[in-house]
Amino acid sequence: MPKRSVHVAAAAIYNDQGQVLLARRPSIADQGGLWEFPGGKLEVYETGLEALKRELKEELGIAVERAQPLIRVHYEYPDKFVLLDVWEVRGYTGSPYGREGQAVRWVDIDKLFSYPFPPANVPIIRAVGLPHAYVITDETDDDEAFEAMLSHALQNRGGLLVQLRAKSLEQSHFVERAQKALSLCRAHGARLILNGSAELLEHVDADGIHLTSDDLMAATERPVGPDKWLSASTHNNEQLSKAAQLDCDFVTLSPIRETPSHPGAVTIGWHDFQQMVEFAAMPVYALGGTTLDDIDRARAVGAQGVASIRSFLPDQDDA
Ligand SMILES: Nc1nc2c([nH]c(=O)n2[C@@H]2O[C@H](COP(=O)(O)OP(=O)(O)OP(=O)(O)O)[C@@H](O)[C@H]2O)c(=O)[nH]1
Ligand SMILES: [Mg+2]
Repeated sequence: MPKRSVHVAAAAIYNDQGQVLLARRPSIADQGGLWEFPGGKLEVYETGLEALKRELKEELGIAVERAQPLIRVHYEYPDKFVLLDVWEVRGYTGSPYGREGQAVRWVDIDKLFSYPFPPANVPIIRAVGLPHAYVITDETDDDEAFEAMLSHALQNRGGLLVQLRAKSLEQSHFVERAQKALSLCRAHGARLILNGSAELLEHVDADGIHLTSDDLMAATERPVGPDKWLSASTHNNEQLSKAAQLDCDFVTLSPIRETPSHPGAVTIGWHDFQQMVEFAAMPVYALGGTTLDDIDRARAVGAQGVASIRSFLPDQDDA
């Protein structure tokens, strides 16, 4: 008998204390006793958002007012295929409680990995902990100009993800800059990853590293532990698969559009981006000709958000 396919709408419901709401599956249910993001299967006539609203009313007694797509995960269980269609919910009325007798609990986002979840949930937990705006620092040899640009970006927007990219610097200079960047990021509640090898983390306690697509393709195992992020640059499906094999926490996929630095380059465009992200099974940032103004549009086609170099520059804020 062919396996059945189920399409499930589920919610990451956030509060203002940096927590999300988890529910515990009843012990008699499929995957009983495990924690989950509240939600359930779509009825035949429903869209994902309609199902989300109905399920959260039934299971938690809340009325969703504001929801945005977070991530879609296709996963094959021994008995079925599931599509977990996960939404970020930040606005609702009512106070959530376990209407079906299930335990529910607000959990700090950085503690989520200590809860037992169904195996399909790994990319969801990653997506929940990642920002939607990601800036990649511009190449410059000038330390003062670098600090001014980073401070400007951090002040303009809270909760950023920052990638320090400075290929032209010697390692000792890079490490010095990374330490400065880390203290600025920490002071603004931003996260920092370093473009380079895992060894850099021995010198700077940043949140993780970013591999070029060449380094990604050459790697044979995940070079950092589970407590640090691994990200990589990707441009095609082969690199996306390799990133999944290497257990990357997230990736950038580029170029979406032409950029001033690469006029006439072959671009992916939003249509193909959506097709590629659908089966990526990890958070994917759209990059290349994108600015932070594209976040909603990128999220509508499945992205975690947007990565941008140009938006980082002070005079590009309105671009
Ligand atoms: N809601 C939810 N389901 C998940 C998660 N992760 C995951 O693998 N699933 C799987 O997706 C399916 C969801 O089905 P469900 O049993 O919650 O559906 P439902 O609320 O409509 O319940 P019912 O049809 O039994 O009444 C289950 O197979 C479940 O194991 C998750 O985080 N949240
Ligand atoms: Mg359910």
